[in-house]
Amino acid sequence: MQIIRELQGLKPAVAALRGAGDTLALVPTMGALHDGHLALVAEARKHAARVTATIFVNPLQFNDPGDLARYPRTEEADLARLEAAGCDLVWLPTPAQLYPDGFATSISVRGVSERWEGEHRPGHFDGVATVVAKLLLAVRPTHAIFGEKDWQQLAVIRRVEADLGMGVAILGQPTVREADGLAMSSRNALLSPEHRAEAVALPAALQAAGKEIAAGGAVGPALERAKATLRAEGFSDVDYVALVDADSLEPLESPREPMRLLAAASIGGVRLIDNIPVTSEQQVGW
Ligand SMILES: Nc1ncnc2c1ncn2[C@@H]1O[C@H](COP(=O)(O)OP(=O)(O)OP(=O)(O)O)[C@@H](O)[C@H]1O
Ligand SMILES: CC(C)(CO)[C@@H](O)C(=O)[O-]
Ligand code: BAL
Repeated sequence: MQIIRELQGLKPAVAALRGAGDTLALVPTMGALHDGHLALVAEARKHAARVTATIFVNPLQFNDPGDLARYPRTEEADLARLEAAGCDLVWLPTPAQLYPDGFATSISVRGVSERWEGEHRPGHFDGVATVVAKLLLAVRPTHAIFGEKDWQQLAVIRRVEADLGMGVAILGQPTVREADGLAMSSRNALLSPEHRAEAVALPAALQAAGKEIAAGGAVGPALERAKATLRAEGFSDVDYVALVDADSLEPLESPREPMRLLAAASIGGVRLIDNIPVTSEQQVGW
């Protein structure tokens, strides 16, 4: 596996990898890799002859400086895991390479980015859209893979690609979960053992609300019950629990497919997000 740290090394390395027009998939990450990230690499390998990953903790998408400062960083272990997963090349840009002095461009996506994470993390999706466009334009992959755990992020990235036409197939990968149902996330490493045990209430509350709605229960009360359960189980701030149109991310007052239940809540000072699909003949699960 090639490790590229300098921008000028990237283009020749990618050109050599692609040889005579091979397909190339990009897996963008912020490091602190877990099995969810490795599932993205495995999926990438199914679609493309070559796989590149990036590790970059993007300062532009952090609205909270404390969140950026304590974001987990495990570079050595990350590189070993990417190599074992069959990644061909990893690029680790620095903020100065991606955002040199005078950098003044921001990609802002209307509509799909405005609610939920967009409302609770102002500027977050501008930072995501801008860095993803930069990574795609630098690597020029044929495919790029993102996790469904960040459902709204995936919708925002699909919009950017559709609007800017970068010629990249954007693929989504289902959420990989721990045995008890908690969605794998780099931020889980910041949870104390007690809060880690309590965090299972998040997927459990989504699952209970999904079952209720699928069985014909009223949406509003099901969402309120999920929020109350989260508070009772130790979550402090419950930013939202919402039933949304899976594509537009607009809230739904009554079920209409395709739909998704989204939630964001904090426990022990760690903010977690999760989401699940809801279908009418639901057996909600994973
Ligand atoms: N459990 C998971 N299953 C599938 N994909 C995931 C999972 N967790 C993260 N991803 C995807 O991996 C890519 C990189 O995500 P990132 O590096 O931010 O990790 P993360 O675990 O989401 O960290 P955090 O949520 O704490 O920022 C994103 O496309 C993200 O959606
Ligand atoms: C897509 C991404 C790598 C952009 O920084 C990040 O938001 C993430 O890891 O989900
Ligand atoms: N995994 C989404 C990136 C973020 O939380 O900033």
